[in-house]
Amino acid sequence: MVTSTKKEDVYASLLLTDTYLPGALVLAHSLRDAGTTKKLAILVTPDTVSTEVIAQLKTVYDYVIYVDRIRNGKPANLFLMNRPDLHSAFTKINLWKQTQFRKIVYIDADVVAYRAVDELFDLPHAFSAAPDIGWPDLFNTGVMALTPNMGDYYAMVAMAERGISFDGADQGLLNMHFGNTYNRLSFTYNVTPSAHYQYVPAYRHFQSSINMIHFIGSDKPWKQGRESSSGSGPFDEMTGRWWAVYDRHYRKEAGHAPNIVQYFVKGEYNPTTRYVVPTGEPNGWDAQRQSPPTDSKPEAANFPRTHYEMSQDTSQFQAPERYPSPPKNMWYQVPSEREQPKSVFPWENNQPRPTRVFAENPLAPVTPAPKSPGPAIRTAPSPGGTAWNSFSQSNAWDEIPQINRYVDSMQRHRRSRSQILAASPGRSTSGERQEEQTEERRGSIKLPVAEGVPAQAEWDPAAQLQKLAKQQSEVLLEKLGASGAGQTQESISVDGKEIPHRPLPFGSEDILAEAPDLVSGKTTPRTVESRSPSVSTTATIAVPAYQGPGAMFEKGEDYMTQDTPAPPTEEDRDILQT
Ligand SMILES: O=c1ccn([C@@H]2O[C@H](COP(=O)(O)OP(=O)(O)O[C@H]3O[C@H](CO)[C@@H](O)[C@H](O)[C@H]3O)[C@@H](O)[C@H]2O)c(=O)[nH]1
Ligand SMILES: [Mn+2]
Repeated sequence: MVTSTKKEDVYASLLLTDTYLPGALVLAHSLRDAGTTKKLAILVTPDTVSTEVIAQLKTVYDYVIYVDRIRNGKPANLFLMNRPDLHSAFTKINLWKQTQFRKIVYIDADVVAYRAVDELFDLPHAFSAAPDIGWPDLFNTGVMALTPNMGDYYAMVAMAERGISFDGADQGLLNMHFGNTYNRLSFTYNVTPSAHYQYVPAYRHFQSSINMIHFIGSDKPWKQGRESSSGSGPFDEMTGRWWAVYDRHYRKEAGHAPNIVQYFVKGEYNPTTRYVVPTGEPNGWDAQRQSPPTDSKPEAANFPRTHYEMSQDTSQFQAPERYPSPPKNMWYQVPSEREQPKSVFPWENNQPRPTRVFAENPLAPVTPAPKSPGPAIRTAPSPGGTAWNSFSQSNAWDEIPQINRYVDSMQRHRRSRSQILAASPGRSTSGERQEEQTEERRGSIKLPVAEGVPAQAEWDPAAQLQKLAKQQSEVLLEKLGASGAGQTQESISVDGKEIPHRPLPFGSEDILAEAPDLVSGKTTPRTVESRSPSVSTTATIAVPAYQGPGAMFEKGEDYMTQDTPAPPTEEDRDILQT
């Protein structure tokens, strides 16, 4: 058995923003006042229309239908007609989706009806519209009689998604979709008054047959205010008809005008009576002046919908009695082996052999550079030899003639000034030998012999440096260790510089850093007891950051010879401030 479901006919309008509320209300009242037998529906985009405005719509419209906004993602054409505000006019396409209705007579919110046009529901055509005054071969989309169907709907949604519309809005899209297949209605169904041009004789001739007036363009009656149409021309007459309906239902003096409607009508809103947010409370509540009433409902109680359109399960979420506690044994397992990242480029697998080699285990960070009188020339280390052997053991001036000449000239100058350096008693024989050698090279100059300096032949610089480094590190560690063990006020001297005793900064007592072994160059954590009198945890000696003048020294530039106390670091300041 087939049940015949008789579908309803309905007038429909559209509200995309609160600002068109007066228009939508006046349209509905104009149809009702004219005695329509049809129901009134309005499509509303709930994301851009407030709940208070929706509440107002519900006082006049039988159906408030929530629809998704269809925006034009390519709104460039809208700027051609100076109407960027129509970015969401494509939303009108949703009319074709309302297949619960047999026929829809759609009317823009900026239309006022002189009479109920119920005869439009009897048209046999699937789509009817009236000519547009700007280009009469096209139809205006402010008044349309249509039969909802998903075929047209999907075709037009596809166009909207691609931004296909010559004016960037619905009128351009609908005219492109229907072309000249539409049933052309009389202009009397969609008369568009203009303040700039009016065919006055035609207006007078057809005046009595006008069905609906449509205030196209951005100047709507409620945006202009009632003073703007006080003349006697056709435009003022037609605008006056809009105000007549408005005043019948919303005039201030009538006493029952809701503030919210007046709020969107220019010149109607009286600032001495504040706009009151309707809360469902009998006396209203002025949120700007009063705290909320104690028995007021939460805001969510006013939501137009409590679930999404596509939700299968429309029941409300119920929170469980209690949530389980989070696990307490959560930690990140550091991977034991460091994975080599996969190679990306071909040359990563096919690397050429290096042609330049550097010392494998440079001691530079901990060992002061050997203080030879001239700049040392570094060469690649010989395999199996100590690190010291990687340094050339000759002086640059022995090999560079320019330096040699310069030293000679200096010595000559000195000699001429003083010859008193002749013989000095008590110098060692080894010193004598050394000086002789020097004399051989430098000419006849006699220099005083330094005490306790071994002869060149007995001197193995590599072995001596190795020994010195070992001694230095042992002395340093011994001192640091000893002072930590309770000799609180003994200061340490490294390289002739005194390291004064200071308590470690608060909070740093537990820090364990890696100190490189001064001799082997290997990194070994060394713990030394903290010198802070109150705390006796272990701390580690950090490697000094300062490593000598470096490149600046070699370039002969100025460098700091004295330590300046460094300003506190970010970290220090964090600790100091807490
Ligand atoms: O901020 C807005 C803008 C538009 N609308 C709704 O969208 C309709 C169309 O906008 P409207 O300002 O009336 O456009 P018109 O000035 O009439 O411009 C013409 O061009 C539009 C875009 O193509 C068509 O929608 C109109 O039917 C056509 O008359 C309005 O009536 C309202 O229903 C709003 O609710 N809020
Ligand atoms: Mn319009």
